[in-house]
Amino acid sequence: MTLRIAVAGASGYAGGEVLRLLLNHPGVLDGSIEIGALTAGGSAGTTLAAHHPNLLPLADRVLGETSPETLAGHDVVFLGLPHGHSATLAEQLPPSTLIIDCGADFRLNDSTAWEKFYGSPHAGTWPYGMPELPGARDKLRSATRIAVPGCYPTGTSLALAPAVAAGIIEPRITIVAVTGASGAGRSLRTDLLGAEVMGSARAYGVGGVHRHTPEITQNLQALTKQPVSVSFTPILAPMARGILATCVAPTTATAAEARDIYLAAYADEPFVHVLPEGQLPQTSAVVGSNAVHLSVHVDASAGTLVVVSAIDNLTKGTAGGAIQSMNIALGLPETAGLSTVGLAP
Ligand SMILES: NC(=O)C1=CN([C@@H]2O[C@H](COP(=O)(O)OP(=O)(O)OC[C@H]3O[C@@H](n4cnc5c(N)ncnc54)[C@H](OP(=O)(O)O)[C@@H]3O)[C@@H](O)[C@H]2O)C=CC1
Ligand SMILES: CC(=O)N[C@@H](CCC(=O)OP(=O)(O)O)C(=O)O
Repeated sequence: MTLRIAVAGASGYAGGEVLRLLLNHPGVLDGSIEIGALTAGGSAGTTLAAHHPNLLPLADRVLGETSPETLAGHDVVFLGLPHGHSATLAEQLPPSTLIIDCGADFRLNDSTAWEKFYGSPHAGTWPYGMPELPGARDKLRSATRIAVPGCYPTGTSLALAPAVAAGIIEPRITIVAVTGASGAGRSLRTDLLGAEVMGSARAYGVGGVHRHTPEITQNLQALTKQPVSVSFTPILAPMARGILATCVAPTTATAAEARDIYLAAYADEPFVHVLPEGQLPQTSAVVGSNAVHLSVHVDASAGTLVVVSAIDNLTKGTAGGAIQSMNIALGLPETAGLSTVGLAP
């Protein structure tokens, strides 16, 4: 049987990255997976090449309107749309269709947190596409609806989960994370003009207001009975892709104890890699790959655990996590179509 996959939001960064990865997926290469409808908003009617000239095998595909009609008849539908579109589309597609939403609509459990940070009614909660979190794989195995995590929550939750679960930190956590501009999508915004981004770095969403704060907190709170607090500061840096996060929390553990906990927690994870001592994560090492690079440190004079993580926001932080979750839901090898080899320098 051939599985048909549609991608809504194919002209965007998330949709384009889903397609880039699918083009190297063994199912697409052997013909058991077919790339079906590609849709967009205002770009409907244009070719994919106009938006993603890198995706040569699909260059001549014409983008359709994003509607239940164009997305019907597919076994898997990826949604790479702005927040707020997923619920209406999902309601009009069969319950058996595997819908994988790169947007935020179904990530949070708590309606109050959703309304506070997104300012709209809460659509609900779907199984969360971060397989490395305890219990997540079981929920993904039978899922037909999957909420793909945000990019910052991916790099930071995986950097902190082992420490929170093992109880080696006081979960009063400070995160400062640098991102590339593709994290903001490709819609026209004056603050994302080349002249504004190049040669400068700036913080934004400071003071507990960034909408990924409740998502990171939710992921970590599920691992401990102690109340978790997260102070999260994002920084926009002059690069296209990548997130480098520095995560800090009080600890009395030694560096060796902390490192052993991380090595054990991720020993069997294909994508999460604790770097050898003395090596530090850098975004260029993970760009284009589904890898998460971590380094684990204890600052003995400050009494803090410091974990540094690097991911590609579009790969592990969106489309790679989405394909990894799809593989699990479809019973395919989890790593199919996903690489741990980054594009450096
Ligand atoms: N960029 C990232 O690193 C990450 C993104 N995400 C999430 O993925 C989703 C897509 O983000 P991203 O790809 O960056 O955004 P982009 O702005 O790059 O792409 C948005 C896509 O949605 C389409 N679209 C916009 N408005 C509508 C509409 N009203 N109806 C139908 N289609 C529409 C656009 O089509 P058109 O060209 O026609 O406007 C485009 O294909 C978002 O929910 C985002 O939060 C999640 C994690 C990380
Ligand atoms: C640079 C930049 O603006 N980055 C985005 C990250 C968005 C993201 O990861 O996705 P979701 O919107 O799906 O949560 C931001 O900070 O909002």
